[in-house]
Amino acid sequence: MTDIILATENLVKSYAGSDRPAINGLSLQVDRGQIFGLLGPNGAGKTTTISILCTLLQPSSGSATILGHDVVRQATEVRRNIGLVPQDIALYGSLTARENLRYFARIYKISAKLIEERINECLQLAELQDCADRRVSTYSGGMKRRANLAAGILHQPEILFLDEPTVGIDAQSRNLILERLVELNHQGVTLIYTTHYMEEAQQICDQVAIVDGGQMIACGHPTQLVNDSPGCGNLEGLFLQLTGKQLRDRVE
Ligand SMILES: Nc1ncnc2c1ncn2[C@@H]1O[C@H](COP(=O)(O)OP(=O)(O)OP(=O)(O)O)[C@@H](O)[C@H]1O
Repeated sequence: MTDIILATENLVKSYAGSDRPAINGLSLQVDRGQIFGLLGPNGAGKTTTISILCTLLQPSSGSATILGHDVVRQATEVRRNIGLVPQDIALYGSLTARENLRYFARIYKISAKLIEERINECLQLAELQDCADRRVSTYSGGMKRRANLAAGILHQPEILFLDEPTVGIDAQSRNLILERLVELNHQGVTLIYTTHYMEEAQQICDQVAIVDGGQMIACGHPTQLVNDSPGCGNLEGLFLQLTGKQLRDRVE
């Protein structure tokens, strides 16, 4: 029997002043223990969806629940169980990684007895223990992304949201982050993550949803989706087949 940990039903979000919804009737289900990839071209609605699920934005209509808690009415319960690794680095550059993590540990209300132990575990996971006392502003892009991950998992969330956690970094940091995500998943953490790297999604996801224009256009196991669409070869081929080759970054 499957255990649904996250569900959205007909989710819609319209930003004020925008002539079309950023998400438009999105219904998703994520099972406990999955690595779920939310894929889509620029502007498809991925960050908006994650922001609603993390209780940072309110939907215009529809509903979303996490562990049975409604993300609008029971936002406090939802926040207790989730972690977020946002697309923009959410760290103070003038503080060291250790100081940043101490700051987040207090926000998460981690007990004083456990704080240093937990910080050391997260620094080690991100392979930052040797530079933990350097200011984050001196870090490379890959180190900043790894520190961002450490901050998102400090409080041991059951569900971890990651918005493009490997964007713009070298192959070594990317590989380390992916390995760590798979390890966290093996320890029982459900992962919901966005990426533009299709080979990465094909490598680690149990399920992917491809969205475009705020609507779901395909959902399933990546290999199954590829096998069901002869001629596309891999997930990137399927993605281009479904979303088209027209550029999405033109100014409207
Ligand atoms: N605060 C906002 N106000 C108005 N429109 C917004 C706002 N945030 C996002 N949008 C619009 O909503 C749509 C979906 O944006 P969103 O950032 O969710 O897409 P995305 O799939 O995460 O894109 P990307 O891959 O570029 O990060 C886009 O058309 C975007 O311009």
